[in-house]
Amino acid sequence: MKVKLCGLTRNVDIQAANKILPEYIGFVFAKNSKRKLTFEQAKQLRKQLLPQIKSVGVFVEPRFEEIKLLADAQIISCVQLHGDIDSTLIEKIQGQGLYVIQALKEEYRETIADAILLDASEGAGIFTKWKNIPVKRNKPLFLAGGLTVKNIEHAIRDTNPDVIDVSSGIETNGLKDADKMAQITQLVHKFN
Ligand SMILES: O=C(O)c1ccccc1N[C@@H]1O[C@H](COP(=O)(O)O)[C@@H](O)[C@H]1O
Repeated sequence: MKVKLCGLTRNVDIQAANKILPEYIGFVFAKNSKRKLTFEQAKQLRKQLLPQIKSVGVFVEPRFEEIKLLADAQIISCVQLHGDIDSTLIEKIQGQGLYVIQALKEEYRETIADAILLDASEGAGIFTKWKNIPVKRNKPLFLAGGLTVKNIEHAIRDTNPDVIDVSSGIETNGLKDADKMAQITQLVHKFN
């Protein structure tokens, strides 16, 4: 099972990720997020990140041009889309060779994205117990929302996702905590 450590904002967070080796990290570009990065901040952070760790840009109802700029500068290779998203936008982003993860808030459904993310939290640390998730799925499932070291094992057994995605649960006083990042990554990798 894979891990996405989301909402990294500082050099020390990147240094921690380089030691812990999650498969994905997330850079948030959503307007009202306390974790929002500028283009320049994200560029500096990506430069320090090991090449094998994929960086996901997190957006709420973005403009295509914003994503293209970040992709052309090789700051992101995956795009996580929240909100009301048109299929045309997904196809256009995929046309740039980017991997698209579509966030769903209410219930599981098939979409044209490359992966589905179940997340009702949007970085607020809110846990949801999901129902009616098909056992057989034709694309990877990311699971997020209020996941912590205490509830992750239970959530994995309930939902059987392909990727665990966590942000608030690896923070202490609003900042990323390297010990929590390591603990959760080890826990998730135990399921491999
Ligand atoms: O992290 C944010 O601020 C954010 C803002 C807008 C949309 C999504 C956001 N984060 C995503 O939320 C989940 C994690 O939530 P939690 O904090 O662990 O409950 C993850 O998918 C982030 O990418």
